[in-house]
Amino acid sequence: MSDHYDNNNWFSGSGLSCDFSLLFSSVLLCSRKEEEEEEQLRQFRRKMVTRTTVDLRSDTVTKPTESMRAAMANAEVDDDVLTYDPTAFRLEAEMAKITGKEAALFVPSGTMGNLISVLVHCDVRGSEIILGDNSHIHIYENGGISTIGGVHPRTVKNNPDGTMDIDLIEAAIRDPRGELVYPTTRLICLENSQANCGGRCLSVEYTDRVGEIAKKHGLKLHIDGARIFNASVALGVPVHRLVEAADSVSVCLSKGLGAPVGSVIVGSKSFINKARRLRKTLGGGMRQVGILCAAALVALQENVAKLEADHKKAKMFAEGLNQIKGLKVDVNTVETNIVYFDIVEGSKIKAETLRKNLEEHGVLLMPESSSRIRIVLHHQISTSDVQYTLSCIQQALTGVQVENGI
Ligand SMILES: Cc1ncc(COP(=O)(O)O)c(C=O)c1O
Ligand SMILES: C[C@@H](O)[C@H](N)C(=O)O
Repeated sequence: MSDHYDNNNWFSGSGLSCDFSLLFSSVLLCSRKEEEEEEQLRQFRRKMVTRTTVDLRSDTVTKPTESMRAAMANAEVDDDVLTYDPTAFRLEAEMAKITGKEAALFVPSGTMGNLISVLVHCDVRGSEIILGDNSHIHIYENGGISTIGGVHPRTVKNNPDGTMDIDLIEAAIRDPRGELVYPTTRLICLENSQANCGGRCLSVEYTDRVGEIAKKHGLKLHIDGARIFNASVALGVPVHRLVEAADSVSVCLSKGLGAPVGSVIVGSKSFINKARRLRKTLGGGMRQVGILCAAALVALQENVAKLEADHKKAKMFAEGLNQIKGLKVDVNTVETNIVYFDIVEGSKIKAETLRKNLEEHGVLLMPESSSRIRIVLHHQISTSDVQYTLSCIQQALTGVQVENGI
């Protein structure tokens, strides 16, 4: 310890100087303030943990169940790049069987599943795909098919029911005689259920019809089947029949099925072989991936049966919203687990205000615009959560302060 005090040292031989005692008491004060802040933070966290959050932002928000965590902990694994992870193998075999396709491949996300599928079908420069103007591939995947794959999108308007008019699809196919100036159409993409149209289901008849158009013109058909299990349950049509006309399908396990991570793409053996190589190119080849696939297998076993209840909760939500003055939702369009509702003209509240108000009451949802809100039901939302949320929305609208004095 130094034997004198100066401005740079803390102690002097004669003991604490008066400056130091000042310093010491301010340090004490700071540390007490920090302690108080830490205690407040601890209390806030305790409150947040005890107050269950009703998370309606998406069906991507579910937490892995105890059975999933146990399966992950005990998963049999191996290096899925050098050899084959046995649990990934089991999942892929199961998904190929469910979808009626020759082979399957586990991928980290639905976005990568769609990207790989498009790039396998469109492996020649100057390729073009026909897809919905309100499709996930076109809106929410960073234009990856173009920025990474050099593939040109040709959009056709999505109808409110999620379909694209068959004649408009056919009209969008490039005439090969114009190949000097036209891109070459190689693929048609559908999305079932169609998320941005409110989780609407494409019928098997419609899908087969589009498949016939694709075949007639020598094209392939890809289905973004992020929620294909929801569509299958809502329509009462087995998944394999719903996707029969497709050459490839990307199926999300991390949405309504509740797996923590991952999607699976399915198709012919030769398609999946090419997809496996592209997955590696994109950095999606993972090592002991069985840890993730084990949870996905549990999701398939446990959660497909819960989808119908999700759809019923969505319907219940929509019917309840319709009882609230100032809100509008077409209950007949609620076919699966997604509900869009509108704040009607003249209501003094904006979607963002409602979102903030609900967040303060432990309810999370995502505004689509200043007057339109989306909620997505999943197996970790109970019917009492639905009722609680409806009462919070009711209270927010009736007790609403007039915004900006208008
Ligand atoms: C219809 C649809 N397709 C694809 C995706 C992409 O899935 P991921 O978020 O796993 O990339 C999503 C949502 O995320 C989706 O809603
Ligand atoms: C927003 C979108 O990417 C996501 N698939 C969802 O539905 O929440």
